[in-house]
Amino acid sequence: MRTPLIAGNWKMNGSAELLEAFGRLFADAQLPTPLEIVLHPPFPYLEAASRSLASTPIKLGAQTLNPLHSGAHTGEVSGRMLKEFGVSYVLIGHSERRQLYRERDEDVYDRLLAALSVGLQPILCVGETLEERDAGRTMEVVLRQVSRAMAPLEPQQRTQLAIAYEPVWAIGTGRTATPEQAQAVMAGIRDYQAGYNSELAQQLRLLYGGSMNASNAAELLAQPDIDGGLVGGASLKAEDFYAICQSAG
Ligand SMILES: O=C[C@H](O)COP(=O)(O)O
Repeated sequence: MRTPLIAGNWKMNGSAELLEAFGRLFADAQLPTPLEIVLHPPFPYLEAASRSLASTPIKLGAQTLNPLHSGAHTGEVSGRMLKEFGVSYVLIGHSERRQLYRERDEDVYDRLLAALSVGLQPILCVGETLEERDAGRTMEVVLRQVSRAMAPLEPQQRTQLAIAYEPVWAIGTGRTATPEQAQAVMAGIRDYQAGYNSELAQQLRLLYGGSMNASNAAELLAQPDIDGGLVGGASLKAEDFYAICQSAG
């Protein structure tokens, strides 16, 4: 039995006021069990989030990290610092990091190792562009991203992470993958993992991301290989995110 995981990624959005709204709404939440919920606000909000969300079941997540522990890297934040501020999860290899900030597969792997080395739980993000899907290359691209990031990991390390499948064409576009499209890719990722170790493959949590909202979450989450969601736009309204969490029961 895999515990569902719903993660909200605020990207470069949000406010202290929104954090307080989450704190109020989720403090009295009647949520399905088992369920893990994580919120990934921008770095400056993490400390305020740890206060605002203290009475809620929501855990703290970061959106990226630098692979080094410390040093002369102006503007960067290390995993060790995140851990010190009570962060549990970190997104690695989000398509916006890959596309806008030129993170390559090897950078993704370095970040994955850095997160694991300080006890952060990584959510590895993978997904194909529309061009790649139209060319019939979806599984090739997704499995390349998964294998380059994970192949060098020890079996024990593989149990520490979740994978978010986010078709790039569905992110922020309002165009969601159909449950069948998402399920097909998730099943492919799980089969690929089973090639290493079938028991670990069954434990691996796979999240869907890409225009998930309160209306489509239940159908996506009902798919056998979809264990949760990575939610962008719909995590910017506490009520919408709450409704998605309710769908994970
Ligand atoms: O990290 C979240 C994903 O990029 C999905 O974003 P979205 O729900 O706004 O499409």
